[in-house]
Amino acid sequence: MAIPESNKGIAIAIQAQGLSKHYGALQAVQDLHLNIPQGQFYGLLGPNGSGKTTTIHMLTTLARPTTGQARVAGFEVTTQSVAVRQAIGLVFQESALDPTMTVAENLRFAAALYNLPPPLANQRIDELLMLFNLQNKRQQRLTTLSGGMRRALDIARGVLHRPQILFLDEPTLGLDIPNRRAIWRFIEQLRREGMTVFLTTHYLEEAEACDRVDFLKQGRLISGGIPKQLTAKLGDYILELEAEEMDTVENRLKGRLGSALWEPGSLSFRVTDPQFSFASLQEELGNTVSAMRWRRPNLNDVFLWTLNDGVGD
Ligand SMILES: Nc1ncnc2c1ncn2[C@@H]1O[C@H](COP(=O)(O)OP(=O)(O)OP(=O)(O)O)[C@@H](O)[C@H]1O
Repeated sequence: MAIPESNKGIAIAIQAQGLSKHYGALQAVQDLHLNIPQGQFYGLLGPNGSGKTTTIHMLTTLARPTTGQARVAGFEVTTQSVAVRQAIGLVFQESALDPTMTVAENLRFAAALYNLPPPLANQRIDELLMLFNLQNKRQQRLTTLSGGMRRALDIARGVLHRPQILFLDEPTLGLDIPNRRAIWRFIEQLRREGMTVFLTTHYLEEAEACDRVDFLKQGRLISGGIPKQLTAKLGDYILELEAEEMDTVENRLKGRLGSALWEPGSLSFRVTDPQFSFASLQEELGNTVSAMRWRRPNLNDVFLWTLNDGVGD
């Protein structure tokens, strides 16, 4: 079924129906359906090789879908690719900047590619350098900037033409915590200005800020939801146990706590009873376990359990 033409001033920023990409026998993305409203901060999460970049490539016209359709900012990605490209900003893991140019030269070059008239380009460049705290670096070559500053400049380049939708593929990968925080402040600011943001990240604590997250497992979308609701739905606590005889421990607790999630060296259970007595359990298990910990669930747990058995909506 074709995606209906949407009007200008669309309420849906990104829409996909049955979107798939095959590389020979490999089904990198399979039958993807998306409906991302304008202004949403959306996170697509998944392990390495699950199809996140391939999805972004199809939505941004860089890869042709094998089957299915997608509309971005109201435009069809295969037949209206120029209009899609004008409406979006892209920040990929590989920098789009030229290391031999200065900060200002890089932005002026990008502005020329976007056909921005020079007075407007200069005004936007000034605003962005201020926003990204790079106003004192404008004459410096990229090689003299820190990794965080370069990534900030990559984002500035991606939003120079004020795109309706910004695609960020692992924007903080490889950055240290202060630089990651700085990048997040900029993304928050763009989001406050009403930009739709489509994000992939490995740092799941960062995805907690998303309005919605979904998960990809081997190219298939597993429906997620609002991060806070997902963690609440997972349970009150995550119980982690280490034991010599993990099978025995799982069999003993399965009736009360459900199946365990197996990770190298430990077993985890979801505890959905807020009154659960960990002290009694500790006493009961005695020295059949070598370690026992419990804590509140986070999005990382949701991710692991979702890939395991699905806890989304
Ligand atoms: N051009 C290509 N030709 C052949 N296979 C490809 C190509 N691009 C991606 N793939 C394969 O498609 C699958 C999905 O890759 P993709 O890069 O989309 O995953 P990802 O979730 O973005 O991974 P990562 O988190 O490691 O970046 C992988 O098995 C990958 O090897």
